[in-house]
Amino acid sequence: MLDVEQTALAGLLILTPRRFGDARGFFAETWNAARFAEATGVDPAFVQDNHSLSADVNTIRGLHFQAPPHGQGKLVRCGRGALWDVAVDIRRGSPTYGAWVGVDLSAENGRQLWVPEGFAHGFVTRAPDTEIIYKCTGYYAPEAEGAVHWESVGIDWGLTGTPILSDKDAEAPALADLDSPFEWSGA
Ligand SMILES: Cc1cn([C@H]2C[C@H](O)[C@@H](COP(=O)(O)OP(=O)(O)O[C@H]3O[C@H](C)C(=O)[C@H](O)[C@H]3O)O2)c(=O)[nH]c1=O
Repeated sequence: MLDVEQTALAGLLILTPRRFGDARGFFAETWNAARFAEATGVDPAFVQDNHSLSADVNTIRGLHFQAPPHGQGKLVRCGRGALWDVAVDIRRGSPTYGAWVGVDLSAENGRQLWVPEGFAHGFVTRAPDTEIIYKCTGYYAPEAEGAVHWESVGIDWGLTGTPILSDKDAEAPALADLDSPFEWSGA
């Protein structure tokens, strides 16, 4: 019912809920706390759902995080269109600090990315009118927001044109200048 795929970064997981197809289309449980905990060993307490629409291809949102105690674990999926979702390990002391993983999420593939606290998160759209939907374990806390510049991590975003960014993201600090508020737990 819920396929789980490990990634190169400890704790970062790719999930694929089962889809029940029939002549009408499909049905899928996109969140089930008991199944998630059983399949991953993680039991996140989500408090906020987010939903954004990006009209154009090559729109980049990120790389963002919220500092503790307002850190957010995120369960991310694509409700319409397609995107390439990226998470960067910013846990000080982590053996994979600064490393990143990118995953294709689309309305068609139904895949999800579990991004624990301690990662900067962002995405680039691969289709027009792409909608991202994600559950968060922490409330929005603008005073705790942090960002890493999208070009400072060595990520190949696969852009097919000029990226579309917010001013905030265009002016984000480089990873090399980040004093990360996250500490690796050793797990
Ligand atoms: C994140 C957030 C934003 N807002 C308001 C604040 C702004 O007036 C407006 C747009 O916010 P922002 O430009 O930060 O939206 P994104 O660039 O999509 O930010 C998100 O992008 C990446 C992909 C993330 O993982 C984060 O969840 C989040 O940082 O929504 C809220 O009211 N609540 C919220 O939780």
